[in-house]
Amino acid sequence: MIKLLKNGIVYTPKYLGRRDILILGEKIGLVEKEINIATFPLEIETYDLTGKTVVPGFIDSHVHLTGGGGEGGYSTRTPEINLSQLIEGGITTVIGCLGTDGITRSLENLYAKAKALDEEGITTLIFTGSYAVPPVTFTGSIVKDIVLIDKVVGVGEIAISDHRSTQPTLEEIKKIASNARLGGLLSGKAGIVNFHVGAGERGIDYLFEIVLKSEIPITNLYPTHMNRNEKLLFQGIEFAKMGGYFDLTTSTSTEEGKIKTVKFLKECYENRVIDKVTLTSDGQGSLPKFDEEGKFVGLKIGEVTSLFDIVKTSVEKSYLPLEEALKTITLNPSKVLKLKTKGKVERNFDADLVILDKDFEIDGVISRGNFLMYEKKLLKRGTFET
Ligand SMILES: CC(C)C[C@H](NC(=O)C[C@H](N)C(=O)O)C(=O)O
Ligand SMILES: [Zn+2]
Ligand SMILES: [Zn+2]
Repeated sequence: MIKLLKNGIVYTPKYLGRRDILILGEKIGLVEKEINIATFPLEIETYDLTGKTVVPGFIDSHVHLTGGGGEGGYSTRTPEINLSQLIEGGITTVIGCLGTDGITRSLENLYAKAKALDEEGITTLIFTGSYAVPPVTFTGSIVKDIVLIDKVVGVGEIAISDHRSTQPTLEEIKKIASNARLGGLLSGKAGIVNFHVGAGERGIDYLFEIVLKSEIPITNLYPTHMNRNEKLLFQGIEFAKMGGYFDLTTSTSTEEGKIKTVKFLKECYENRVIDKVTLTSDGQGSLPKFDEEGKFVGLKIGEVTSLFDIVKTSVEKSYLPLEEALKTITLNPSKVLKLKTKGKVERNFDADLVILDKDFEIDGVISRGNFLMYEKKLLKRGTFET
């Protein structure tokens, strides 16, 4: 099918202005000031997006697609995600992972859920492993998982500096990073290690050690939850100045948590590292609370809709311009994950687009050339969603 989106204000994420976009099948065919189809011999669906903004589809590279949690026992295992939640969040590419519970949650189930969402219309990849070291794998080898399993793009979320980690040694972390890198080289994939960074004193010390005392490039190391506290944020900015990417989690259990995250995003912009920062939602992951003795107090569930919400809030507060904030959920993650046809509104890129209305609310979602939401109406739901 050919679709023509007329008169939208386009951010590639760079501000481009009013443009017409021609969608050919699953790809963006043209982005031009004016596209005339009067003489086109084929049938074309035309949509007038006057007054609307068109941005790249959002990439969320850390979502517990099959649920997570469990830190408070069996009844605190969180539910798996539904397609409609991802569409409402404007997410057209999602990376699934396991977390604390790598026992009752399986990689096989994660893989099947990722395939299901693929069939239902969005683009999915997964991380092998979970919090624990040695990591759980499909094949017994991280390198084999990355080379032989189509959807495996890296390893994660490997926990460090956290009371729920397996207290891995630096040597163990180095081994994981080197295996991920080798797997990435042999498969042409990112081969990254997504590190879950807890509140522990050591922060990302291990990652600095690896960069300074091994041959492993910093771009294979991808720490998340770096907005957990100020110390981690400044380690992240340090890490970015050395060429690394780092990630802020957008799901928070409190309003002040949200205000802190948008302030930290502003900090990244002011420290001129925004091009090395991504946001991820930790959707369907648990947001557990522990008291000083480490006793479980309670947990909330991460929401994928927090991803764009943080971008929107930071722009509404004029902390950074839209084209800069948008990079963190489009262009930047596409670079971290080495997704060559994702993350931009540009000719020959995948036709993954989000349409925003005049209040910058998500109004439409197009994934691989198909509308999944139009004028705020969901056009698609998961197979068993009511
Ligand atoms: C960044 C904070 C707020 C949330 C973070 N979530 C996870 O790591 C995922 C969770 N443990 C799961 O496996 O579902 C945390 O627990 O520290
Ligand atoms: Zn985590
Ligand atoms: Zn997580």
